Amino acid sequence: MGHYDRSQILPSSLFFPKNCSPLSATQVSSKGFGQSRVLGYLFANSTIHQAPCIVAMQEVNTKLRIPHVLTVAGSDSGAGAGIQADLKACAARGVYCSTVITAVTAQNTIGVQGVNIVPEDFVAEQLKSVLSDMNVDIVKTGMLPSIGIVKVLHHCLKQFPVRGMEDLFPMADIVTPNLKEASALLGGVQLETVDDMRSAAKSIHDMGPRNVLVKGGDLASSLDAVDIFFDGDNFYELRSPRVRTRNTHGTGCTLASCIAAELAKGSLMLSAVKVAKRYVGSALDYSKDIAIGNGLQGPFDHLLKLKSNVHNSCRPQVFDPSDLFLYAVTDSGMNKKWGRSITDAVKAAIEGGATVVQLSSTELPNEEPNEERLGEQIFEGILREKEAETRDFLESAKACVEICRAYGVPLLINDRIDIALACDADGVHVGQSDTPASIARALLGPEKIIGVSCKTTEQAHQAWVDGADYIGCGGVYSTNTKANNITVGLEGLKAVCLSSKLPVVAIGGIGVSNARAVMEIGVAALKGVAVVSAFFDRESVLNETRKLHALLKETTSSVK
Ligand SMILES: Nc1ncnc2c1ncn2[C@@H]1O[C@H](COP(=O)(O)OP(=O)(O)OP(=O)(O)O)[C@@H](O)[C@H]1O
Ligand SMILES: Cc1ncc(CO)c(N)n1
Ligand SMILES: [Mg+2]
Repeated sequence: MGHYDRSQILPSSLFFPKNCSPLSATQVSSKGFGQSRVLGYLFANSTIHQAPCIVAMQEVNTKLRIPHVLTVAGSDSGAGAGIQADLKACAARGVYCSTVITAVTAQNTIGVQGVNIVPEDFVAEQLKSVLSDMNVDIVKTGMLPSIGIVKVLHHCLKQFPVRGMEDLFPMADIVTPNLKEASALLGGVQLETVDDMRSAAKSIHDMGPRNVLVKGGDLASSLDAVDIFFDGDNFYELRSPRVRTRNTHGTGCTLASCIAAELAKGSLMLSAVKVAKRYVGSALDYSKDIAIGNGLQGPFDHLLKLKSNVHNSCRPQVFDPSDLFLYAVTDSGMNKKWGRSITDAVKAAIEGGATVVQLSSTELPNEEPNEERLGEQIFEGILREKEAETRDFLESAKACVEICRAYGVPLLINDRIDIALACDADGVHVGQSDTPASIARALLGPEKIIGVSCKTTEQAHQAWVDGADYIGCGGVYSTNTKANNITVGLEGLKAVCLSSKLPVVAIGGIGVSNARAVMEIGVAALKGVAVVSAFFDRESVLNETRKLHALLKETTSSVK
């Protein structure tokens, strides 16, 4: 089986300006680019293929229009580069990506084991399918495996026959060669320093593209990742720290797709390039330690999910309503009063049987803790923790996440979506006056747990519509009731439970004396009780949690 040098299929990239006329291209011979040489391009969309009716639809639907990049590239079976990188980069950057496949490669982290070129007429057919129907903003090309395919592409886009790829240069918005490609374009000159890259950028600019980015990912002599951007007037030295990782396969495809995505959104060229470079740097950093394949160069994670320092970020995150069984809501005022740290409190509650923990660093400097009011605060978002320093809260939250994860118990953060994101908690609980659950869902993504405080059936319905996972209903009991606090009582709880499509946890003045009565309302949606002071305003959190856990076990088995 033949082996292919990956450097021979590294794409350089061009954009064509949106309104360029194909007839402005000058014909240049394709000298130097044989069949085996593969270059890539980024073209701006030519609207000449858009039928008038499609243009009209575009106008009608402007609000719903998503920027669209068409990539014309090769498939990488290892999915680190090529079509697969382009799709992921565009998805990560919020842009739609359609795909015309020019070649199928057998490729992994070791190298390229085989290339199967798609027949020219079938490349043409794919191009026609996409361009005749979809509203493409930018055409980006990667692996173009033969002059024949370049011709087909050019013909399809411009109905303009060409001899070789240099025809495209004068029409290009940007060319993004790496060091080897820049060297090949300039007849094999050595490129070893940043100064060499500047000269190369200038010489390539003379070949016609409006902008040139010479990429220095492979510049061995530099500690930074340096790219040279030249717009014909000014040079910009774009530097970022070089990420020490083996996972750099596909940086070129990704960078080009990200530039295309930003351009499709309407960015100016230099901003698009800067955003793209920063995106590639972050993606490399996030996935610097992932291990895919046994070869020398691995792929990276485009979606910035596989943070190297979060060991369990791949754990399944499915909300289990039975986690509401014994819901512990911490309170820092109470913990302070009893001289325990938040982490000790959380650990004790879990060891005693808590099945979920909600972190609420409420400070109660001048008042006695008041269970019912606390419940209201906790679920209504009138939160003392807002007074606590955000940094302190984040530190506590991180420490608690670690503990909860070790025990396999979900940790929710009260109200603070920013903290939940920063410490990678399992979710948040929001009150009626906090950030709406629908927005929390949009910010946190589909898998995080979201709970909402509800007193009424209408609120419970809205929580369901908004994409919440559970509701907290209360205060069930009044304790030292304050003027504005409405308690729902067992009747209110029952009404909410009967109407709710979401599982319910009851809160407010619940402890060993009344937990049985709460659970005995016997409505399927009620999954458990949430407790604050019956755990944390006691000397032994462990003992109190154990007691209530045992009692609930007994109660639920007799209810069933
Ligand atoms: N280790 C790294 N850390 C940070 N940035 C990097 C690193 N390696 C490459 N880059 C950046 O990634 C982008 C792509 O550059 P590179 O020279 O790797 O392109 P390429 O060789 O065409 O990519 P590929 O080999 O994936 O086809 C550039 O902006 C470069 O600075
Ligand atoms: C299919 C394909 N396109 C581009 C590259 C460049 O990284 C590659 N390795 N494979
Ligand atoms: Mg490279």
